[in-house]
Amino acid sequence: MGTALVYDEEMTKYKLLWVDPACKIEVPERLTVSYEALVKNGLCQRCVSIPAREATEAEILLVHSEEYLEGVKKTPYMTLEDLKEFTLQYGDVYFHPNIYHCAKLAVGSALQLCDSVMTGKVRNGMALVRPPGHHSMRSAASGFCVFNNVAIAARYAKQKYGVKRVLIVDWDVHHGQGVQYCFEDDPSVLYFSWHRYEHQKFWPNLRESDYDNVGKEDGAGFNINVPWNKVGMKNSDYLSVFFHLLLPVAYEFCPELVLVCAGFDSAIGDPEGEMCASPDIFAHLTHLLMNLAGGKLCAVLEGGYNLTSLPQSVCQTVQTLLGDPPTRLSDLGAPCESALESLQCVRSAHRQYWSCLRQAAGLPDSHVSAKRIRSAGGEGERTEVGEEEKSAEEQAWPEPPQRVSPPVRCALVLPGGEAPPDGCEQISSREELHPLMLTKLREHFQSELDNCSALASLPSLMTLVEKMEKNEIRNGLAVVHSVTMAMMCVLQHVGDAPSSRTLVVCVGGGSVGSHAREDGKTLTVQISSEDTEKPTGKFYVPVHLKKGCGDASGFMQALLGLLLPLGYQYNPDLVLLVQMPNAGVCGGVWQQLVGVLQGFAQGHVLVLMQEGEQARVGPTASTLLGDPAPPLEHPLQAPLPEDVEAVETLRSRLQSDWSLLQNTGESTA
Ligand SMILES: CC(O)(O)NCCCCN
Ligand SMILES: [Zn+2]
Repeated sequence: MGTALVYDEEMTKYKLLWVDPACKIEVPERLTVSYEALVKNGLCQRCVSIPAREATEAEILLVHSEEYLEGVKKTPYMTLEDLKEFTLQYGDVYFHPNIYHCAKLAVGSALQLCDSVMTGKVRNGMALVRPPGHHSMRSAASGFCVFNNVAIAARYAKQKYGVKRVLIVDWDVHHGQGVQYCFEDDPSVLYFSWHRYEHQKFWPNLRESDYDNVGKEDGAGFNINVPWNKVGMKNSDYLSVFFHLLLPVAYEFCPELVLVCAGFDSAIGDPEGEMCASPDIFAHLTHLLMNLAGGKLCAVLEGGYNLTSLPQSVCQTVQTLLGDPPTRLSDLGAPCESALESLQCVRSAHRQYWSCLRQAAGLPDSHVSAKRIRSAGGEGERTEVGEEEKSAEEQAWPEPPQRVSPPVRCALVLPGGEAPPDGCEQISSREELHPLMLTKLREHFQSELDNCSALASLPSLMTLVEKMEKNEIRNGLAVVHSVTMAMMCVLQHVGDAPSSRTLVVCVGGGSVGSHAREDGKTLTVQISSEDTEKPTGKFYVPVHLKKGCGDASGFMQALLGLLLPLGYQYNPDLVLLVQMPNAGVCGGVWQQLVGVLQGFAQGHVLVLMQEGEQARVGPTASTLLGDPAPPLEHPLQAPLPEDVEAVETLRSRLQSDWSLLQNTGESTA
């Protein structure tokens, strides 16, 4: 299934007709440069083009009041003076004779996108619209927004398709208060927003945008606000919030549809956000959401005012929706202190609502107020004297790297005679194993080697690895006689390259061999029910789950809160995913793992399975081919206290080496 693109140039045909410094950044070129970039990069042509349409009045009334709609309906006939007068009643927004038409098209575009995804015409998609929507309220325009495109889409999906749970992720740098007000008492819509806040000093300066606004009545827990109290947030700040807050809660919520308020003013260079995240971060944010809701994801444009980073960010998002491998993010450092404090505040505010946050450390009140007093200008934090801070527009950043898809997406090595699933290539080579390799194997596997079939698939496996290294193949799956022998072969081969880094994920117990050396060429994370005696080193992380890999919530907690941060910070060239014999991992979680791991190493994931696991070849291959993993069962049970304890113990032991594991401020570390 494909990716939809909804765009109509009619939505470029309104603009600011008078002087208003707050609104001058919201220009028609935002849409044209974004669309042209999609065309230039050959992405538009790969999408399924879906026409925009005007929303009906009934659809607009799903969120807005009649009196508000009646007022907006009059604007096409207003004189310039009337338009100015009408605009004065709202904040940081402007009207134009054609904006009502464009606002109906913006809502209609979001609904067309919704229809295409919900009817299965496409898997996911993006709507490039203006005016944006997330600030507009039931009876008020605000922040360049006239109708709340995404809020209407959520109500529409529930009404027309009976969707029971909708997740709205708002990565725009402003708080979508309009969305919050719409759903704050509604447990069927989980609204997540991060936003520049600076302790209420940043627009829209609302007390209710802070982290303690968790929703009301039945909706308590279903509104998540992450305030950024400083500018300059970077990729690791954004990813930390995904790993330690949004993703665990999103998996527990188990949405049937994901809507994204895709504002790109949270990217570097934007005059509104003044953040420092690179445009390709959106490739990863999109990827990390794509295995939720069976892949049903609708991204609707909100803000984004730098005409260079906006189109780059739009292309990064659409390219991931199309299934292209994300870029590799380098130098991911520790999240900054301010981000950690916000993250900890939000997690503790929500710990009573979400079992995945049960271990969230509470924040001693004294800590917050003391810190707040200090940053509010007590002794203050000395700012660097010297070079003037660069303005957002003066920021420079590298063009996102090309994201090439290898000619073959997935190749398999299967025991003799088996046919590969549709879409996969099969590799079988008759070459002999390299003598040095044989010697090495003899040292470790004397007994198995007597059985000649033990070596059968290894030459083909080495061919597969070589083709991945040459980027002829993106990912692969090998069914072998002995996974530990195969693992040693692969690591021996790739280990010869000088600066290779392989992330080894072992699912299930058993010895992972001596390769788990501390030279940094491999980082091994083993998830099993065994309380292994092997000591935890920086490059060997045994995760012990009491109920083993069959426990979905324990496994997901380890995947999202430990494996993802470790993997992103390690930034491997290859991911080796090994299903150990008798791992007992449940199918749904296994496919989530296979799906999520493709965000690393430009998608170079090699899966090893032992003969006898043939049943899992099909589902694994489909996920390697880019099909979204099926949703986990809802509700996800609470993780066992012992497993929570085990993960937290690992975190506290490893976070000095792997700072992306941090999720609390330094005062309580
Ligand atoms: C859509 C949006 O969130 O980017 N609008 C921002 C309005 C800023 C007004 N000062
Ligand atoms: Zn914004």
